[in-house]
Amino acid sequence: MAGELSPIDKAKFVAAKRAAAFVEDGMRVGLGTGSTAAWLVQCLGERVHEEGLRIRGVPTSSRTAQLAREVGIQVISLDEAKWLDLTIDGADEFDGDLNLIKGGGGALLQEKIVATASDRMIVIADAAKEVETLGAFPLPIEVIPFGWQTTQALVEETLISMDVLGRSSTLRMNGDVPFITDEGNHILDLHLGRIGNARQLALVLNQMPGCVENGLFIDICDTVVIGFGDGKVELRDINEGTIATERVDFVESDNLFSDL
Ligand SMILES: O=C(CO)[C@H](O)[C@H](O)COP(=O)(O)O
Repeated sequence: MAGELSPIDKAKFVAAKRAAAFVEDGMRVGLGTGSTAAWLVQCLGERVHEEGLRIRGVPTSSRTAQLAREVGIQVISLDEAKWLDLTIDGADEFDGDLNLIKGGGGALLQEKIVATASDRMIVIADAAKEVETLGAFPLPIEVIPFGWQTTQALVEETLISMDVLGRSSTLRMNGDVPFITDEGNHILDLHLGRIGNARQLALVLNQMPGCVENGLFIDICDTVVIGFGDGKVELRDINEGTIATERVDFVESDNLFSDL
Protein backbone atom coordinates (compact mmCIF):
# COMPACT_ATOMS: atom_id res chain seq x y z
CA MET A 1 0.00 0.00 0.00
CA ALA A 2 1.33 3.40 -0.91
CA GLY A 3 1.66 6.25 1.56
CA GLU A 4 -0.67 9.24 1.60
CA LEU A 5 -1.10 10.85 -1.82
CA SER A 6 -0.30 14.53 -2.25
CA PRO A 7 -3.29 16.90 -2.73
CA ILE A 8 -2.42 17.24 -6.43
CA ASP A 9 -2.42 13.47 -6.91
CA LYS A 10 -5.71 13.21 -5.01
CA ALA A 11 -7.15 15.89 -7.31
CA LYS A 12 -6.00 13.95 -10.38
CA PHE A 13 -7.32 10.71 -8.95
CA VAL A 14 -10.81 11.99 -8.12
CA ALA A 15 -11.14 13.60 -11.57
CA ALA A 16 -10.12 10.31 -13.17
CA LYS A 17 -12.42 8.25 -10.98
CA ARG A 18 -15.43 10.47 -11.73
CA ALA A 19 -14.69 10.41 -15.46
CA ALA A 20 -14.40 6.62 -15.43
CA ALA A 21 -18.09 6.55 -14.44
CA PHE A 22 -18.97 7.96 -17.90
CA VAL A 23 -17.74 4.75 -19.51
CA GLU A 24 -20.49 2.29 -20.34
CA ASP A 25 -20.47 -1.39 -21.17
CA GLY A 26 -19.50 -2.09 -24.79
CA MET A 27 -17.90 1.30 -25.43
CA ARG A 28 -14.81 1.90 -27.54
CA VAL A 29 -12.78 4.29 -25.43
CA GLY A 30 -9.76 6.45 -26.25
CA LEU A 31 -7.27 6.26 -23.40
CA GLY A 32 -5.14 9.35 -22.82
CA THR A 33 -1.54 9.67 -21.72
CA GLY A 34 0.05 11.19 -18.62
CA SER A 35 -0.25 10.83 -14.86
CA THR A 36 -3.96 11.77 -14.68
CA ALA A 37 -4.82 9.47 -17.58
CA ALA A 38 -2.88 6.69 -15.85
CA TRP A 39 -5.29 6.98 -12.91
CA LEU A 40 -8.17 6.71 -15.34
CA VAL A 41 -6.76 3.54 -16.87
CA GLN A 42 -6.35 2.07 -13.37
CA CYS A 43 -9.94 3.00 -12.44
CA LEU A 44 -11.25 1.42 -15.65
CA GLY A 45 -9.17 -1.69 -14.99
CA GLU A 46 -10.80 -1.93 -11.60
CA ARG A 47 -14.26 -1.68 -13.17
CA VAL A 48 -13.30 -4.39 -15.67
CA HIS A 49 -12.36 -6.71 -12.80
CA GLU A 50 -15.07 -5.83 -10.32
CA GLU A 51 -18.11 -5.18 -12.54
CA GLY A 52 -17.17 -7.21 -15.62
CA LEU A 53 -17.21 -3.99 -17.67
CA ARG A 54 -16.48 -4.87 -21.30
CA ILE A 55 -14.69 -2.12 -23.17
CA ARG A 56 -12.17 -1.87 -25.94
CA GLY A 57 -9.51 0.74 -25.37
CA VAL A 58 -7.51 2.66 -27.96
CA PRO A 59 -4.36 3.94 -26.22
CA THR A 60 -2.73 7.22 -27.23
CA SER A 61 0.83 6.08 -26.48
CA SER A 62 2.92 2.96 -26.00
CA ARG A 63 3.04 3.78 -22.24
CA THR A 64 -0.73 3.80 -21.97
CA ALA A 65 -1.03 0.65 -24.09
CA GLN A 66 1.24 -1.19 -21.68
CA LEU A 67 -0.64 0.02 -18.60
CA ALA A 68 -4.02 -0.79 -20.14
CA ARG A 69 -2.94 -4.36 -20.86
CA GLU A 70 -1.53 -4.71 -17.35
CA VAL A 71 -4.85 -3.77 -15.76
CA GLY A 72 -6.85 -6.08 -18.04
CA ILE A 73 -8.36 -3.68 -20.59
CA GLN A 74 -8.72 -5.10 -24.10
CA VAL A 75 -6.50 -2.97 -26.33
CA ILE A 76 -7.30 -2.40 -30.01
CA SER A 77 -5.89 -0.06 -32.63
CA LEU A 78 -7.72 3.03 -33.85
CA ASP A 79 -8.09 1.42 -37.25
CA GLU A 80 -9.77 -1.59 -35.64
CA ALA A 81 -12.08 0.68 -33.67
CA LYS A 82 -12.66 3.06 -36.62
CA TRP A 83 -14.62 5.45 -34.40
CA LEU A 84 -14.78 5.90 -30.64
CA ASP A 85 -17.66 6.54 -28.28
CA LEU A 86 -15.56 8.51 -25.85
CA THR A 87 -11.99 9.63 -25.22
CA ILE A 88 -10.78 10.59 -21.75
CA ASP A 89 -7.43 12.34 -21.46
CA GLY A 90 -5.48 14.79 -19.33
CA ALA A 91 -4.36 18.29 -20.33
CA ASP A 92 -1.65 20.76 -19.45
CA GLU A 93 -3.97 23.79 -19.60
CA PHE A 94 -7.64 24.45 -20.32
CA ASP A 95 -9.42 27.78 -20.73
CA GLY A 96 -13.02 28.94 -20.34
CA ASP A 97 -13.92 27.69 -23.84
CA LEU A 98 -12.44 24.28 -22.98
CA ASN A 99 -9.62 24.79 -25.46
CA LEU A 100 -6.47 23.01 -24.38
CA ILE A 101 -2.73 22.81 -24.44
CA LYS A 102 -1.65 19.18 -24.51
CA GLY A 103 1.58 17.32 -25.18
CA GLY A 104 3.45 17.72 -21.91
CA GLY A 105 3.94 13.96 -22.08
CA GLY A 106 4.90 14.07 -25.74
CA ALA A 107 1.88 12.15 -27.02
CA LEU A 108 -0.06 15.03 -28.60
CA LEU A 109 -0.16 13.60 -32.12
CA GLN A 110 -1.88 10.34 -31.25
CA GLU A 111 -3.94 12.14 -28.62
CA LYS A 112 -5.33 14.59 -31.16
CA ILE A 113 -6.05 11.90 -33.75
CA VAL A 114 -7.85 9.75 -31.18
CA ALA A 115 -9.82 12.62 -29.58
CA THR A 116 -10.92 13.88 -33.00
CA ALA A 117 -12.18 10.41 -33.89
CA SER A 118 -14.47 10.33 -30.84
CA ASP A 119 -18.09 11.27 -30.28
CA ARG A 120 -17.07 12.97 -27.05
CA MET A 121 -13.83 14.06 -25.40
CA ILE A 122 -13.68 14.38 -21.63
CA VAL A 123 -10.64 16.05 -20.10
CA ILE A 124 -9.59 15.21 -16.57
CA ALA A 125 -7.49 17.79 -14.78
CA ASP A 126 -6.62 19.16 -11.39
CA ALA A 127 -7.88 22.69 -10.75
CA ALA A 128 -4.42 24.25 -11.23
CA LYS A 129 -4.63 23.54 -14.97
CA GLU A 130 -7.38 26.13 -15.52
CA VAL A 131 -6.14 29.39 -17.11
CA GLU A 132 -7.74 32.54 -18.42
CA THR A 133 -5.52 32.58 -21.52
CA LEU A 134 -3.57 29.60 -22.84
CA GLY A 135 0.21 29.85 -23.14
CA ALA A 136 1.92 29.89 -19.75
CA PHE A 137 2.60 26.20 -20.29
CA PRO A 138 5.11 25.82 -23.16
CA LEU A 139 3.24 24.81 -26.30
CA PRO A 140 4.59 21.52 -27.68
CA ILE A 141 4.77 20.94 -31.41
CA GLU A 142 5.78 17.65 -32.97
CA VAL A 143 8.37 18.07 -35.76
CA ILE A 144 10.03 15.54 -37.98
CA PRO A 145 13.75 15.04 -37.21
CA PHE A 146 14.83 15.89 -40.79
CA GLY A 147 15.87 19.55 -40.77
CA TRP A 148 14.32 20.20 -37.37
CA GLN A 149 16.54 23.27 -36.81
CA THR A 150 15.28 24.78 -40.07
CA THR A 151 11.71 24.08 -38.95
CA GLN A 152 12.49 25.68 -35.59
CA ALA A 153 13.84 28.82 -37.30
CA LEU A 154 10.74 29.00 -39.51
CA VAL A 155 8.46 28.63 -36.49
CA GLU A 156 10.27 31.38 -34.59
CA GLU A 157 10.16 33.75 -37.60
CA THR A 158 6.45 33.09 -37.97
CA LEU A 159 5.83 33.83 -34.30
CA ILE A 160 7.55 37.19 -34.77
CA SER A 161 5.43 37.99 -37.84
CA MET A 162 2.30 37.08 -35.86
CA ASP A 163 3.36 39.36 -33.01
CA VAL A 164 3.24 36.56 -30.49
CA LEU A 165 4.82 37.77 -27.26
CA GLY A 166 7.25 34.96 -26.45
CA ARG A 167 9.15 33.54 -29.41
CA SER A 168 11.80 31.19 -28.12
CA SER A 169 11.59 27.45 -28.47
CA THR A 170 13.57 24.54 -27.11
CA LEU A 171 14.11 21.03 -28.35
CA ARG A 172 12.73 18.64 -25.75
CA MET A 173 15.44 16.37 -24.41
CA ASN A 174 15.46 12.98 -22.77
CA GLY A 175 18.62 13.25 -20.71
CA ASP A 176 21.43 13.95 -23.19
CA VAL A 177 19.51 12.98 -26.33
CA PRO A 178 16.47 14.48 -28.06
CA PHE A 179 13.12 13.13 -26.89
CA ILE A 180 11.63 10.79 -29.51
CA THR A 181 7.85 10.44 -29.81
CA ASP A 182 6.04 7.18 -30.51
CA GLU A 183 5.99 8.27 -34.16
CA GLY A 184 9.78 8.79 -34.22
CA ASN A 185 9.61 12.59 -34.20
CA HIS A 186 10.99 15.39 -32.00
CA ILE A 187 9.14 17.91 -29.83
CA LEU A 188 9.78 21.65 -29.85
CA ASP A 189 8.41 23.48 -26.80
CA LEU A 190 7.35 27.02 -27.66
CA HIS A 191 7.72 29.50 -24.78
CA LEU A 192 4.94 31.94 -25.60
CA GLY A 193 3.64 33.14 -22.24
CA ARG A 194 0.26 34.08 -23.61
CA ILE A 195 -1.48 32.96 -26.80
CA GLY A 196 -3.76 35.75 -28.01
CA ASN A 197 -5.34 33.86 -30.89
CA ALA A 198 -4.96 30.16 -30.26
CA ARG A 199 -7.20 29.16 -33.15
CA GLN A 200 -5.12 31.08 -35.68
CA LEU A 201 -1.81 29.88 -34.23
CA ALA A 202 -2.95 26.25 -34.40
CA LEU A 203 -3.78 26.64 -38.10
CA VAL A 204 -0.58 28.50 -38.96
CA LEU A 205 1.70 26.01 -37.19
CA ASN A 206 0.17 23.09 -39.05
CA GLN A 207 0.83 24.79 -42.40
CA MET A 208 4.58 24.61 -41.86
CA PRO A 209 6.65 21.96 -43.57
CA GLY A 210 8.25 19.78 -40.91
CA CYS A 211 5.60 20.51 -38.29
CA VAL A 212 3.45 17.41 -37.91
CA GLU A 213 1.01 18.62 -35.25
CA ASN A 214 0.68 21.15 -32.46
CA GLY A 215 -0.59 20.79 -28.90
CA LEU A 216 -3.47 23.26 -29.23
CA PHE A 217 -6.76 21.38 -29.02
CA ILE A 218 -9.38 23.81 -30.28
CA ASP A 219 -13.08 22.87 -30.24
CA ILE A 220 -12.24 19.24 -29.48
CA CYS A 221 -13.02 18.93 -25.76
CA ASP A 222 -16.68 18.63 -24.73
CA THR A 223 -16.44 18.24 -20.97
CA VAL A 224 -13.84 18.87 -18.28
CA VAL A 225 -13.86 17.03 -14.98
CA ILE A 226 -11.90 19.23 -12.58
CA GLY A 227 -10.51 17.55 -9.48
CA PHE A 228 -9.64 19.19 -6.16
CA GLY A 229 -7.36 17.91 -3.42
CA ASP A 230 -10.24 17.62 -0.94
CA GLY A 231 -12.14 15.13 -3.12
CA LYS A 232 -14.45 17.64 -4.78
CA VAL A 233 -15.01 17.45 -8.54
CA GLU A 234 -16.61 19.99 -10.84
CA LEU A 235 -18.10 18.96 -14.17
CA ARG A 236 -18.04 21.63 -16.84
CA ASP A 237 -19.68 21.21 -20.24
CA ILE A 238 -18.94 23.18 -23.39
CA ASN A 239 -22.63 23.97 -23.97
CA GLU A 240 -24.06 24.08 -20.47
CA GLY A 241 -21.21 25.46 -18.33
CA THR A 242 -20.88 23.98 -14.84
CA ILE A 243 -23.28 21.06 -14.70
CA ALA A 244 -22.42 19.58 -11.33
CA THR A 245 -20.22 19.82 -8.27
CA GLU A 246 -19.85 16.52 -6.49
CA ARG A 247 -17.69 14.65 -4.02
CA VAL A 248 -15.84 11.50 -4.97
CA ASP A 249 -15.11 8.94 -2.28
CA PHE A 250 -11.41 8.64 -1.86
CA VAL A 251 -10.83 5.09 -0.75
CA GLU A 252 -7.38 3.64 -1.13
CA SER A 253 -8.04 0.29 -2.76
CA ASP A 254 -5.22 -2.25 -2.87
CA ASN A 255 -5.77 -2.80 -6.59
CA LEU A 256 -5.30 0.85 -7.47
CA PHE A 257 -2.55 1.91 -5.14
CA SER A 258 -0.32 -1.13 -4.73
CA ASP A 259 2.10 -0.17 -7.51
CA LEU A 260 2.62 3.45 -6.56
O1 LIG B 1 -0.96 15.83 -23.02
C1 LIG B 1 -0.52 14.99 -22.29
C2 LIG B 1 0.49 14.00 -22.70
O2 LIG B 1 0.97 14.25 -23.99
C3 LIG B 1 -1.02 14.91 -20.88
O3 LIG B 1 -2.36 14.66 -20.90
C4 LIG B 1 -0.72 16.21 -20.19
O4 LIG B 1 0.68 16.47 -20.28
C5 LIG B 1 -1.14 16.19 -18.72
O5 LIG B 1 -0.34 15.30 -18.02
P1 LIG B 1 -0.55 15.01 -16.48
O6 LIG B 1 -1.87 14.35 -16.33
O7 LIG B 1 0.61 14.08 -16.12
O8 LIG B 1 -0.47 16.31 -15.74
